[in-house]
Amino acid sequence: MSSDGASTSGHTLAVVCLGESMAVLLPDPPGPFEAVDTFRVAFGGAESNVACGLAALGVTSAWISRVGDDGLGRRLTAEIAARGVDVSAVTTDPLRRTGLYLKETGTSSSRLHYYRAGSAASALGRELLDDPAVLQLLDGARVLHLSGITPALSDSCLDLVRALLARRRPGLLISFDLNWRPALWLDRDPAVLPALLDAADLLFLGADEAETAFGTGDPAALRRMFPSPATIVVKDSGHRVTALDEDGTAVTEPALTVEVVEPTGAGDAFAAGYLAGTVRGLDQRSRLRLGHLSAAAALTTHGDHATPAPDPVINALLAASAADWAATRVTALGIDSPALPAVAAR
Ligand SMILES: Nc1ncnc2c1ncn2[C@@H]1O[C@H](COP(=O)(O)OP(=O)(O)OP(=O)(O)O)[C@@H](O)[C@H]1O
Ligand SMILES: O=C(O)C(=O)C[C@H](O)[C@H](O)CO
Repeated sequence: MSSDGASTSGHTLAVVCLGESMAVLLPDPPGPFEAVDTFRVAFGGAESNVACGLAALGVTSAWISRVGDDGLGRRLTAEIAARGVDVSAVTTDPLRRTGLYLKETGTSSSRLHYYRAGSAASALGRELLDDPAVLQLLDGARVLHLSGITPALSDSCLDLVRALLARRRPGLLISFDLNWRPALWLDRDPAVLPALLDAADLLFLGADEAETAFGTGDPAALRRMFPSPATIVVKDSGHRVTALDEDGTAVTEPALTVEVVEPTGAGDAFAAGYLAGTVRGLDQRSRLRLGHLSAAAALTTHGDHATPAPDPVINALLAASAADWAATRVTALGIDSPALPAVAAR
């Protein structure tokens, strides 16, 4: 796949992602905290994960946020930049720390323990839109990607999200992933969320999280609940994803068969793949397939970040028949598919 950026779109950048990233401590080796002696340091954050996933797919991306004036903030910013993401509008708060979370890993699920209250990013607010570096990125981008994590962080973050949705301009697609995080809403009111989601152009919802947050995971019911976005994408984890357009068209694509190593970040990787397909002008089915392929790579690695399959493998699978797609199997070792001449290394 060719790289997408100024040369093909006329924009300076394809996708801008805005939200908090944190240092992550991962038990090494993986296991419950009762037994852990050593933690490995990594970084994570839904929106920067999407930016990194896009860069890995050759799509120009930027991440906007704030970190503390501390080693973890400098390190995570440098690591995100090293993945090819523009961090020119990431600022440092001299008074507040970079957020942190611990990830307790299991074989099929992981639990995140947040230490982020009062973090540098949680103090972001609408004054961010006075920063010329931020405006330059927002005005040059084709897509702005946000998530439901940011309005959960603080009133000022909620206000920032409202301001971003209000300053929309023609030609900018606003993408919003629900990213339902109940632990962040314990002392806040999630009733603010539906209006934010309905103000987006492209909405990503997990069926399970939508069921918890809004009482239904049914794609048609969610389409009725959120009538304004041009497209809503409803992910039913390992089963299928359905994209419903405003003209009533619905396209469903089954998930790949994946031997899951660690699930965190699969939703972000899916969004990155789908957005990459969107900026490349792929049809709906191919966008969904690129989302599934990107998610499968994240599911078969530890940590939130994964290397996507090589371009020829991705292209062959985007073009595969429904039967070959259904027979494709992804493990940590590679991709086995009748659409490929041999098992492709991951
Ligand atoms: N068991 C599975 N087998 C195959 N694919 C899966 C499986 N679980 C998830 N996926 C893929 O990952 C995508 C995202 O899954 P899901 O919505 O459950 O993630 P999420 O909970 O949003 O993740 P996170 O918020 O941690 O990034 C799915 O649409 C699918 O492509
Ligand atoms: O949960 C959050 O707030 C995060 O951003 C941490 C993880 O990186 C994220 O949940 C993965 O989607």
